[in-house]
Amino acid sequence: MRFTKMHALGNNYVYVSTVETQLPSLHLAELARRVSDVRRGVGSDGLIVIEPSDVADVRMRIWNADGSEAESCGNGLRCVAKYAYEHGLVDTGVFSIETKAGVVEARVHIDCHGRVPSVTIDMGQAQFGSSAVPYTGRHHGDDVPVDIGGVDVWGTLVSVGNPHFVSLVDHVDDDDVLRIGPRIESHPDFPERINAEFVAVKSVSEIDFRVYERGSGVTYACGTGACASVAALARKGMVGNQVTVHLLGGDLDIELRDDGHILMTGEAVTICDGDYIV
Ligand SMILES: N[C@@H](CCC[C@H](N)C(=O)O)C(=O)O
Repeated sequence: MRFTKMHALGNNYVYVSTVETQLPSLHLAELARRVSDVRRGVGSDGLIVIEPSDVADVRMRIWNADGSEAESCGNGLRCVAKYAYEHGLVDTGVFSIETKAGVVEARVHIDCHGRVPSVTIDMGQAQFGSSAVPYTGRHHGDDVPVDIGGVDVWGTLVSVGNPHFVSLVDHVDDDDVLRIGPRIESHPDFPERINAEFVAVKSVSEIDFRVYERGSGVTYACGTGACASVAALARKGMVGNQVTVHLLGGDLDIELRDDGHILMTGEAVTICDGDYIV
């Protein structure tokens, strides 16, 4: 199976385009687990398949490293857009990508060599609160507590296609992410698990961000998580409508348009191409 490994701010996936290669006759969840394995596979945060779409210019499907399929992936969308443009799957710089959560619009930024170093994705509008994400707890509203070892950890529930629990902290702490992140991700109140974000506001236009991703654990960056966090903080009046998000792997620029659409701009990088022997 021909693949391309790409990353965006260090959030790396194995990308397979069914336009250019055949998928093995293996369950794709199993394939995702195998290619993601850092010792016996390629090593990645998951698997992304690029396919033709009936409703958009291309279609993206994403599996986390543990084989669970997610609805969307912000960093993945930027890499899919770069791949689609550079491989001639589309012939224009603005095009649509179908995800499990709906269709988004991509705008590639093209350098003087015809390559795409960065991409803007219109991620659509965020939805907030206990009815926006799979949640079986007894609280209502945007913010809910989850009981972690007898202590209530509060977070804002946000959907940007996939589910997020955004916790406000004084400063981001990688040990806390590792200690609390997995317990939020797999908390019984979230029957489909959840992505756990920890965010600290530095100013109205800058936040620090860490994530424990559903199905992949600590990653260097989460595009949907960054969008969800800025949307949640803007709703509370804590940030404005142009925010730089500092992630472990680098920065993302998030703009909130007046109509509520979230525009995410950041890098997309090709690492290598290869053949995976199934
Ligand atoms: N890294 C991604 C999100 C990938 C999916 C997520 N782990 C989920 O299960 O919802 C991003 O950049 O958005």
